[in-house]
Amino acid sequence: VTRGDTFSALTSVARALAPERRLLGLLRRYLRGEEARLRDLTRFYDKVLSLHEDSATPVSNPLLAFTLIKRLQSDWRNVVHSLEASENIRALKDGYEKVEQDLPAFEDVEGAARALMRLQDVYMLSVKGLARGVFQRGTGSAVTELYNPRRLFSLTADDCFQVGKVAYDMGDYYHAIPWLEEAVSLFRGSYGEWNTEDEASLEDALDHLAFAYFQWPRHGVAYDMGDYYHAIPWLEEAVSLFRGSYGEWNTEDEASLEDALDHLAFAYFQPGPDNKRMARNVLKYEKLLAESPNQAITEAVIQRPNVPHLQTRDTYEGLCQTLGSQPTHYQIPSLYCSYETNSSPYLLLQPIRKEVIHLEPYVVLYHDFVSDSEAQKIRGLAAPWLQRSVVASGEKQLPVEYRISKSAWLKDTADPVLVTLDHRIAALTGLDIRPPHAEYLQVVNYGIGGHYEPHFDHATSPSSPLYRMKSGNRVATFMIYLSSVEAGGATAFIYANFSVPVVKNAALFWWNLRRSGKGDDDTLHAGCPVLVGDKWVANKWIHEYGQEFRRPCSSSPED
Ligand SMILES: O=C(O)CCC(=O)C(=O)O
Ligand SMILES: [Fe+2]
Repeated sequence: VTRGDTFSALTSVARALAPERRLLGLLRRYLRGEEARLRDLTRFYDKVLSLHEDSATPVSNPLLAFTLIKRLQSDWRNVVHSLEASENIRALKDGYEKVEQDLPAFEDVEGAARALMRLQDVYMLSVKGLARGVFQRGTGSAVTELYNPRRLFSLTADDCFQVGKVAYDMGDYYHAIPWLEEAVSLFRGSYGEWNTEDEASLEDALDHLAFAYFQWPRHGVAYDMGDYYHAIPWLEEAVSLFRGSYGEWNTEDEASLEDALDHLAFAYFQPGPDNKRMARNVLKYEKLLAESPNQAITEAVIQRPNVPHLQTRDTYEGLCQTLGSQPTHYQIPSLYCSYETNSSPYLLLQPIRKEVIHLEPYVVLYHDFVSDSEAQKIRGLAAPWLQRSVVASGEKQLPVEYRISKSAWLKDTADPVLVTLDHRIAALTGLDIRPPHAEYLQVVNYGIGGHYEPHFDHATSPSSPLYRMKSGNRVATFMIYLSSVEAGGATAFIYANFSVPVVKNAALFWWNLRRSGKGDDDTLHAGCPVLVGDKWVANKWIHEYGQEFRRPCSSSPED
């Protein structure tokens, strides 16, 4: 694993447990050492104290007199100048330095924080809920539990601050605000306590929050209230109430959410000029005002920033939120289940349960296409070779935020199980998948909130690297689910408007091209973010050449 790329596959995340175990060992040794040292100091303290507490004159006894002199001349010096404490801390630091190169980098914190925000968006999770360790959608009475963790694991104020800070540093105040608000509320709850591991405090969180609020489109309100200390909690409450009924407007109301946020932002800036950071931010604030004096309200709605490459986002997210369950589809008779033999002698012996999921585009799910042990074997073969997944961008291949996973290509020669698998795919689809008519098997492991936003598997540009194989475009996709997940990670077909849940050991098949060879736009699909779990899939992409007699082409674009 290269540093900074831990978050993009769950196997890499799991590997980060090892250095933490080493750090735990180091800290335990340090604590043992310090406990022994303190025990010894306490013994010395108690011994001397008891001599002083003795009622008899301590110096009349020459033995006692001697030890008093000796203690003051040497014992105390030895105690005070003891090197034990620094030796203990030295050992801890040396040990840490040895582990350091194996630790995640800041890019990992960023990647993991972005993942939390992605889950928050796609599954409409409440940040408050996430901080408490529950995965629920919506607020108030309309709460849906998307996943029930067996053990509740909550976040600290500093955890929330760091998530908010990642967004803040990217200028993403939409996400920064709720996470910083959560940090503020948690820091408030434990005010006065300090944890060694924390990077931030209540003041830091308020400071960032104030600036983030200020960045939102705002009314140019001249605001004079005086008592900011008391104004803040009331304004915060108003903000939270306005948020709860956002979009509704009461005629009798004088103010709106924007007003409350605006006043709050200003109020936050007022406390003590003794806070240097705060003072610096006030300067920044004044400078911004000077640069755009008439920054009047343009758009007063708190909106998620638009992601240009994802116009279909609402449909996509809706399909992800169903977690792949399609209650209606069992009512359509043309969608059926059967045992597929495809008149292959191979499959006659071991037919595979086929579920037709959709007709146009034609998408089928083959249940129990692989066994548990085959799936495990394939994951194991790929694990050492996993690298950050890339996507074709012009002629290049690049890692991108919209595809978070690691993948590896497995040749048939890597293991006999892959040969068996190819035979099974060929028998089931009736297609020629011997190289170069199909690509090697691509094994994918998703990361924290790992996903693959809507895309086509086939090339949509003639310069695509996919054509390097000289065997045409990707005519079909055969995708095997090599694991289950606890929640999320469904495969969503955006225009066709359905999603398939992760069914362990099943394989999903669809045609990417129409018979004319033209790309089928209705195959636009995505891997939804994994909410909880370790998702693995394997792709076998089958190319046009070699299938001429197996899937005859047609000149009609409709076919
Ligand atoms: O993981 C999924 O559900 C979809 C993956 C996918 O579309 C791909 O790898 O091309
Ligand atoms: Fe795909």
